[in-house]
Parts: sequence; structure tokens; C-alpha cells
Amino acid sequence: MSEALLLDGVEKVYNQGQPNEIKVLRGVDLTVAPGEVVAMVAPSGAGKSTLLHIAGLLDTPDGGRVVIGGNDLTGKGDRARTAARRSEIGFVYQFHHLLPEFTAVENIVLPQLAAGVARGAAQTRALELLDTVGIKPRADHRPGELSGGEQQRVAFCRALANGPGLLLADEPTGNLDPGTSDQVFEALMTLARATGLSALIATHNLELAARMDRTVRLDAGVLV
Ligand SMILES: Nc1ncnc2c1ncn2[C@@H]1O[C@H](COP(=O)(O)OP(=O)(O)OP(=O)(O)O)[C@@H](O)[C@H]1O
Repeated sequence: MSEALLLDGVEKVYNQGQPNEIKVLRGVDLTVAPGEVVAMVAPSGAGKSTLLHIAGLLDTPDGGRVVIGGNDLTGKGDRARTAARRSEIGFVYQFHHLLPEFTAVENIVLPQLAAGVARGAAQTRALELLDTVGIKPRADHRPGELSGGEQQRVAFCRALANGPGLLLADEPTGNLDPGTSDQVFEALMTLARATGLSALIATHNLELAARMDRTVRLDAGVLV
């Protein structure tokens, strides 16, 4: 089986050729195996968001290769990258970005409708996902009627709604108190184990990092 994510010698330079040029990534190599959950820790400004955007096909590297689920997307056009991003990758950010006027279940149904899933099947899948993370009873609440931890669990369910093989998360518990952060992390691991999901999760929390399958550290533009 192909690796879920392969980064091979990935480089990124901001303001290339200018006096304020920054070489953020200097040859990042990373393999995330199928079903593997990898923690990425990095000092602030080390380039973790840049790396997650490149891995998530939201940004292009200045050098190196990005391969998602065996599909080498290096140098591919926007259309192929967008298609791969929609079908293969789920994102979660520090702030959940749920649609405030829609309920929890609707927030998980909508991306499935956009992908062509029938409403009934989308609703069933959304409720199953909410059940896996223990908040099915909150299905009809709007984000404003949910706690921060519940909102973030809905955001995980939404990211997984269309069954991506790879989840990329940027400080998904960074905004939560330690107890809630723990619950949300457990929910994520339950989802990952239930669905065979691979994940790369940036976190400042070394305790949480230690509970993932492996930790990599981004330092001086390379992963160690
Ligand atoms: N579009 C851009 N143009 C120029 N410089 C940028 C740009 N985006 C990011 N940078 C710089 O690149 C470096 C890495 O940024 P990035 O956002 O990837 O860091 P980070 O590790 O995610 O930081 P944090 O943990 O503080 O969010 C920073 O020095 C930042 O100022």
C-alpha cells in the first residue's frame, strides 16, 4: 500500500531574491504510513503552517516532491491538485470555522452534498461520525450552542465527512483548556483508529504528541 503522505526534499522560500528572503523549508523529508498518526512539533515561526499548506496542496513548494496516497502531485495543475485535495485530504485548524447558521449535523452533511452524496446517506454518515466522538445528542445544535471542545469535535467530523485518507491538523487543540484538549484529542484518535485514517498533527502539547505513533520536530527548515 502507498504511503498516505510523502514529502521528499520539500523547499519553500518567501520573498525569493529580496533582502528579506526567508528560506522556511530547506529540504523536508517525511513519510506518513497508512493508518499512522504523526505529531509535528515546532517552535513558533518554524514553518509548520507553511509545511501543512504544502502537504495539503494549498501552496506549492519551490523544490521537492509532494505525493499523496501514491499520487505524485508535484508540478500538477490546479485542477488535479484541487481534485486530490477534495477527495484525499481533510483539514482541521486551531479555530473550527464551522458555519454558524447551520447545525452540527448540517455542517457535516454540506461537504458531502457538495461531493455528490445523497442527502439521506450524508445524514446517516454525519450522525455516525458524531456518535463516534460522543456528541450525537448535540447533532441539532448550532456552533454557538456548543462548547469549544464540542465545536472542535464537529470540525473533525466535517473534515472526515468525505472519507479522506489523510488528515492535516494545525494546532487542533491549541485553543482549548487542558481537560477539553485531552477529550478532543481522544476523539480524534478514536476517529482515526475507526477509519484507518493517517494524520499529521501540529501541536505545541508534548504530552499529546507522545500519545501519537511518532513525533517529528521541524527545526531550522528540516524535520528531525
Ligand atoms: N506569505 C509569506 N510571505 C513572507 N513570509 C512568510 C509568509 N508566510 C509565512 N512567512 C514567514 O515564514 C515563516 C514561517 O511561517 P509559518 O506560518 O509557516 O510558521 P509557523 O511555524 O506556522 O508559526 P506559528 O507556530 O507561529 O503559527 C515565518 O517567519 C513567517 O513570517
